[in-house]
Amino acid sequence: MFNTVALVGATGAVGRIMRQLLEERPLPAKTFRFLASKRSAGGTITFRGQDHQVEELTKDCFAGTDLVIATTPDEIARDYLPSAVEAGATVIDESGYWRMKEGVALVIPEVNPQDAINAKGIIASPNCSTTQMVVALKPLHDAAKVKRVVVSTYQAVSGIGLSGTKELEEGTHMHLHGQPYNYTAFKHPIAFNCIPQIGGEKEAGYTSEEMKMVYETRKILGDESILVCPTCVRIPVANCHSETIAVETERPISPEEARGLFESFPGIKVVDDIGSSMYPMPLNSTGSDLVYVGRIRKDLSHPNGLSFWCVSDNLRKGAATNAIQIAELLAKHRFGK
Ligand SMILES: NC(=O)C1=CN([C@@H]2O[C@H](COP(=O)(O)OP(=O)(O)OC[C@H]3O[C@@H](n4cnc5c(N)ncnc54)[C@H](OP(=O)(O)O)[C@@H]3O)[C@@H](O)[C@H]2O)C=CC1
Ligand SMILES: N[C@@H](CC(=O)OP(=O)(O)O)C(=O)O
Repeated sequence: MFNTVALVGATGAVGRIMRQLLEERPLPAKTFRFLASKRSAGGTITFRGQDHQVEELTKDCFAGTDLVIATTPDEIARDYLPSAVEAGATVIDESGYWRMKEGVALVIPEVNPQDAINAKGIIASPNCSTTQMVVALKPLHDAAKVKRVVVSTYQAVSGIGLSGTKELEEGTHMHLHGQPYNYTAFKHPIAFNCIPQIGGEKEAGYTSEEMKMVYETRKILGDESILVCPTCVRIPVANCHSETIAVETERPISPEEARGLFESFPGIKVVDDIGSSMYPMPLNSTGSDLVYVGRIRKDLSHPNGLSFWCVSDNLRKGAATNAIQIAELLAKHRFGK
């Protein structure tokens, strides 16, 4: 078993869920440590029935720790995680900073587990919008090679952490009372609105979130030829990202074949009966670790095209669950459990 596992960013939106997951599906470890910023240091976290003091993250705090699971802003991951590697720890990082760096594995356990097993140092967990899409694309890619993807996202406010959830709640209240509110978490008021910008301007008119969907998809699937055209939109939903995905494959995949491929892939659940108004939605996907797929149909505009709808909990499979699954994969490989 692991000797000491450190959870860095333990007090954040994703960190809280990681703690919950580590209680629900115990990772074999003798000791756990919980770290965050100076602001939270000294506070108490109760975990597996015991009180733990939150420690301040510093560059020399990693001695004796063999696994670090980190979920902090990018610049904190950039500045502190190399010290963890130098101290001999394997690092699983949820931030965006290390994902596309040369030599860093970018892993979804259902899709490319071997990359985690072969990795040295930092193993990155992908962007939430990318993760759910790539889980759904993988069985199609294996069966008929994905050539091109057009994806539009409908992303929940929890994607930016606790501040997003708070601003949706307060903004909704103020809007319903006919009052203006100071919005800071998003570039525009989010209540009763849709904002077609997630992240900063990146290249060719695309945002950073959109370009993550382009580059991370290729890296995880190990195929630089896949073309991705994303539009990422923030919507006033508390939790779970939704996506419309139109895929062009090398040979046609019928909706029936696609349904079978999705159903036999680990981590995917098909909910697809338009006649009975059955399809995945954020309200019934929240709290789940699965990627839900529905509205599976032929793309009427292309002979090799397939279109579907995909929903997943961005805080769980999009972040916390994926990282914990990587830790479990390493534990199984190293200790057989
Ligand atoms: N929310 C989502 O859907 C997804 C998030 N991610 C990524 O996960 C990471 C965490 O996101 P999220 O949980 O939403 O963010 P939150 O803002 O909710 O939490 C951030 C965490 O990082 C800690 N932190 C911040 N600054 C420092 C610092 N200077 N030193 C040490 N710790 C620090 C915070 O500690 P403190 O409480 O003390 O401030 C807190 O524990 C980000 O990189 C995000 O991009 C990835 C995929 C999806
Ligand atoms: N950007 C995503 C969540 C996120 O944190 O992504 P990343 O880990 O790539 O920064 C969202 O706002 O919904």
